[in-house]
Amino acid sequence: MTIRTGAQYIENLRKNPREVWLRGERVEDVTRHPAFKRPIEQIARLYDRQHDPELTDRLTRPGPNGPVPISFVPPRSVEDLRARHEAFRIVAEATLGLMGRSPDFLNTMVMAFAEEPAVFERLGPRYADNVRRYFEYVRDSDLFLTHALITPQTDRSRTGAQQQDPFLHMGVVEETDEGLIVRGARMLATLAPMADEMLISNLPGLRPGDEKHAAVFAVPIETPGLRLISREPYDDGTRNSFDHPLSAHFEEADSLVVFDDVLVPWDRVFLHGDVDLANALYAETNLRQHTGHQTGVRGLVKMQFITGVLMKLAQSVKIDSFLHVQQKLGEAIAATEICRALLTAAETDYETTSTGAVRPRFEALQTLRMHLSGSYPKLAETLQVLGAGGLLMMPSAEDFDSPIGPDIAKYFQGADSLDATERVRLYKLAWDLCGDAFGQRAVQYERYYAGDPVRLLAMNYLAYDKSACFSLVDRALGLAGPPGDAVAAVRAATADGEPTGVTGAGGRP
Ligand SMILES: Cc1cc2nc3c(=O)[nH]c(=O)nc-3n(C[C@H](O)[C@H](O)[C@H](O)COP(=O)(O)OP(=O)(O)OC[C@H]3O[C@@H](n4cnc5c(N)ncnc54)[C@H](O)[C@@H]3O)c2cc1C
Repeated sequence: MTIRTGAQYIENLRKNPREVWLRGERVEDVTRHPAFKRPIEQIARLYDRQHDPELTDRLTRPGPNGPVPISFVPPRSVEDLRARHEAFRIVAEATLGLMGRSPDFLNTMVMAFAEEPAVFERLGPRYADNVRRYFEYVRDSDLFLTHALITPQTDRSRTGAQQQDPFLHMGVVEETDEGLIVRGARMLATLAPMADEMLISNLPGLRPGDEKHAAVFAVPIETPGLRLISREPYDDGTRNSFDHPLSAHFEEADSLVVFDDVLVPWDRVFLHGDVDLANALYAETNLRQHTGHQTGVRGLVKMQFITGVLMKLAQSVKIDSFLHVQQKLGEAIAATEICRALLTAAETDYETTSTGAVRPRFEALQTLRMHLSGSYPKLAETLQVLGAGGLLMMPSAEDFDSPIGPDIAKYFQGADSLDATERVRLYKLAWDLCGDAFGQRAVQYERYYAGDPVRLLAMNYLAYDKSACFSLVDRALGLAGPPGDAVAAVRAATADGEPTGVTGAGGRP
């Protein structure tokens, strides 16, 4: 098997029925269900793009049995990093940056795992072998992975082991000859109903006592006992693409994942029972760099998109003639350009690993993650502010061809006789992006996709190499000298009648 087509991806979903629940009902076939059909088609298009003669050289590289997606290929030079950036950009632009968990995202994660076998070997050579074989399997089968890191929000003041039921948060109940038996839930796996495989790992933060919860493994979505409880869809398949241009195409179903005593075969286990190693994985494989590269490029595309909508909306009714609106648009452009600059910095200041592989610079990518979590929600709010009442006061697609059509054409025009259809189309797009439930999820996604921004920023403080900042402060502190000497120096200078350089409180020397 080599790169798949969209039809092959859909056929694989159809052939492998999974346990998906939506609104209290079991979904028989996700490929035919109206809530999942359109997003599946979007993912299928991404697979088809790999076969597009215009794009194939940019999206794929030769593999052992034929071309493989470039996201699986470990970078060895800055040129490789730029080529990966270009491939991530092509994928992200196809979904306007709105499908955060496109297949290339987790491809980078398994590639990062496979690049650092020594980390998994600490538990035993078979775990490193499992990682390598799994990586080759998903790469050569071009599979689509989802992942679930987060535990349900039952009681955040307690660890997984301290919850009332020790297997409410997913954990290993038993080790058997065949593998691990896993029970409990993980809170969130985006696009899980339409993925091929579920990758489980931990966010750093496990504590001693959490050994049963320290587990990294992968299973097919259709594994018996694996249950997906999908959230209420924003588009149930009935929305038209004039009134809801984004949600009618890019809905990303999120699911709670329940493991009902799921058997994870030993060859699919990459780590278990070791809290320290599970906590170390994020930093000690190159996963945080490689995933951050993909999410950063995708984030840049989404920022460009919302900035474009902001500017077009402002122009459509000429509010861009006002100074404060220009200032807001200038801020949006600056926030977007910061993303681009951070990506350039991450790629240009790349780091070389002990194995000779390269990875984008972590500090720049981490800054980008934190920047996106604050700046995207701010731009969505700016869109609400600039769109104001107009965002709500738009007619429906049906109104245009109805007896009130002439009213619509007249009263919904924009500046310079902008046609009502064009203006309404633009405002509908803006509302989907910043107001509708779909848009609110898109905001929540940027705020949280990389983890809790509060703890990310705190970790940034704790882990930062502070030496350059501190050496400047130390030089400044050294200027002061011992207090007695400083006072004596001023007294001596004053007694000599020389200027002291002090001009009073707050004065400048
Ligand atoms: C749209 C969307 C899609 C997502 N997709 C995925 C996915 O595909 N796979 C996946 O694994 N995850 C996914 N996530 C989950 C994401 O990783 C988490 O939302 C994120 O890590 C925050 O965790 P939480 O939601 O459990 O919030 P919590 O950790 O419960 O935090 C809630 C609030 O409490 C505070 N808080 C809680 N605990 C602490 C603490 N110990 N110290 C300080 N403050 C604390 C936080 O600051 C925050 O304000 C997705 C999230 C969203 C919103």
